[in-house]
Amino acid sequence: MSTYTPEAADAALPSRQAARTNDRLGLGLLTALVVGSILGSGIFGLPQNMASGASAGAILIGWLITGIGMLALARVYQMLALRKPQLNNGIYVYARESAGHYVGFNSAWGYWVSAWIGNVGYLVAAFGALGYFFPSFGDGNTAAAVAGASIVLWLVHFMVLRGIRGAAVLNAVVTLAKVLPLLLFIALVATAFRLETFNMEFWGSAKLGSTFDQVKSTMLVTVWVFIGIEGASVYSARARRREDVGRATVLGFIVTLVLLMAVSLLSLGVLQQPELAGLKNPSMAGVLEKAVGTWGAVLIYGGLIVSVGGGFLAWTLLAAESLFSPATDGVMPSGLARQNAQGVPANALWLTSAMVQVFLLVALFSKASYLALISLSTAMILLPYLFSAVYGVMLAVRREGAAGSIHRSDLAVSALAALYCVWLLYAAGPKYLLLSSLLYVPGAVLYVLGRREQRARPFKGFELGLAAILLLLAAVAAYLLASGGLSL
Ligand SMILES: NC(=[NH2+])NCCC[C@H](N)C(=O)O
Repeated sequence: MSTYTPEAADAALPSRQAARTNDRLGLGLLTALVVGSILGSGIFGLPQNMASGASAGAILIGWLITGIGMLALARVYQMLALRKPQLNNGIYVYARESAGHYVGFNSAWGYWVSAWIGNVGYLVAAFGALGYFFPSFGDGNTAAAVAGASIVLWLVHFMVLRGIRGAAVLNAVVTLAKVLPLLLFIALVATAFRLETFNMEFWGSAKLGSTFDQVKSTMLVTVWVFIGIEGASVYSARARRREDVGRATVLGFIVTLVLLMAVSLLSLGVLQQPELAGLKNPSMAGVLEKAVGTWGAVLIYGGLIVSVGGGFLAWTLLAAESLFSPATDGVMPSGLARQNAQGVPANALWLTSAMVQVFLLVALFSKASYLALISLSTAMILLPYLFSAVYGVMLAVRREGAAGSIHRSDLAVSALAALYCVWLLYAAGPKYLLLSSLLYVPGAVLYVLGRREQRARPFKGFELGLAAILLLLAAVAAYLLASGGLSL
């Protein structure tokens, strides 16, 4: 078992091999990659999701906070890509560098769980959209939908197993295909926009609660729609120029922010908040139907299915990759780093697909909705994001890799990003944090197995305390789930 070095990972990963033999990714393709992983299903449900607990005024504040916070996070990934060019697959490595193996493990684990739970959400969303044409699929979590989703899952699984290269190019094509209906939506809805509708009950009726609570209610949704912002950083080893990783991240952020804000805000001028809140998802369909008639809804359903199809493939690869680096670094069993003849991390892929299958069944039996799944996926990624920001703060404080005055802006940006992540943990609320602790704890088994292989003591010092706290939270969550005090 070798220890993790970027070179070893470079040599081992098929995508990276391809990156050295073929052309590496330039700015355009990298940006398409970021935009492609950010735009999945989220934007299609945005009008309803944002309006479900907030009025126009609160939604505007929500976007302001999100814009600043996500920009800070994007800048952290940009900065880390420049300051630490030798570290690839940041999500795992940045956390390990800031707080040791167990935290690094949990960051990778959390990212992995978030990736595949999100994929369960994608399948539910896609079949929910098909439900418009075939009623037996309902909201995407009926028996027929879960059966259909399972077939899609294993088709993609075996396709990837046979070696899917050029995922970035494919992603770029799909990205173009998904941006077009979005632009059309924006143009059409802009012409149907009425300022009186937008301004009506600008701060919301008493039923929605205080502005603060309204703003808070939008936070998890805005994070979900931005997940993928770290995409260029995960693929950093494939970039032609190191600076492009950061540029693509910030560029991708700007493009998607404009699209997301336009979709959510323009909708508020077509339907009033309570009407939006009552729409079925993907709510972009309901909005466009109101603006132009039935064909608008059909366009959006089609767009969603294309978008989610591309997203499902991209996130399957990301999920497998996020187990791979930690497995080569001895914090997960080395078996998870095993690659098949086509250079695909096959065991990691099997584990990922198996979990998607299990959770499709969980969604069926617990009637877990799309919204519950993406909330869980979002809650799981907050820790990995936080530790990337924390690592940024640490580098800036130690003045590593930066000279003189530069580190002060590094510090400001990373501190802002960290603050934003802490605020998100608060805004997520106890329910999803408890549920996510339940998903973090089982990871310890893989971690201990991985450390055993290395003959290393798994928990040292504060790691023991951390594991104990997680276990305690998970026990509380399990108890509440069993007693009905908590549900998906
Ligand atoms: N399968 C996933 N984990 N997807 C996460 C990315 C979510 C993406 N931002 C979206 O709006 O759809």
